[in-house]
Amino acid sequence: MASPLILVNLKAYLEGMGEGAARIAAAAEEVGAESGVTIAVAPAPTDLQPLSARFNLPLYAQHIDGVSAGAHTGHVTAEQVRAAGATGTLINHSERRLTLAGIEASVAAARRSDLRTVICTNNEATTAAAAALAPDYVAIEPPELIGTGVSVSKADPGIIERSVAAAQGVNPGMRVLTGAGISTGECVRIALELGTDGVLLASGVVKAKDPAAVLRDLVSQI
Ligand SMILES: O=C(CO)COP(=O)(O)O
Repeated sequence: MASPLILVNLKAYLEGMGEGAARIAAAAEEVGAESGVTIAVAPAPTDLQPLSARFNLPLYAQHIDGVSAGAHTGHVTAEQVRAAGATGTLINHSERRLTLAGIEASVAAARRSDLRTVICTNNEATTAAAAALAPDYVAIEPPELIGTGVSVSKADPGIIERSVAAAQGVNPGMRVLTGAGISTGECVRIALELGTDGVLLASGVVKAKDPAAVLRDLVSQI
């Protein structure tokens, strides 16, 4: 049984940039090592290489464009983030939405660079559609709960259960994450009991005075 995944998205928060990103990566590396739970961090693109050079933990890009290396000014390519130390990428986060064709192109680009893929979705229908593209994970995050501190595990457990069923109905064994307002070990326990393989979160860790303490609580009921 693979370890559940706790994926901390630093977004574009000032608290999650530069030394703030390093502080969170250090905490994730420490708590991951002591607990045996896989804790990954998705920093800003500019922080991938500095974190990869200093810490030993899985790093995810927050987005990649569905293009290969070449004349693509301003794009974020799979090759760039892989070279900077990423081993995976979010795709279609609610704050960086893509078209269906764009999602497919980004998944294909990620595969060409051996990046693990997490397609973010907002309901059962988009979760089923994402599962058809066979990413490594789909991540169900109701946009209305993102950043509110109201945990999807408690506020809407039904969407988690229905999304797990929708994903695995299309692609048996599809691994599912859930996110929005996740901040405690209880939220994680409920998410796992509802059939997910882990959680995707941001503000509960990025805005915490003590990120390591929050991460220890997150893994405490696994
Ligand atoms: O968007 C999210 C993770 O990618 C969820 O954000 P919050 O954890 O801040 O609700």
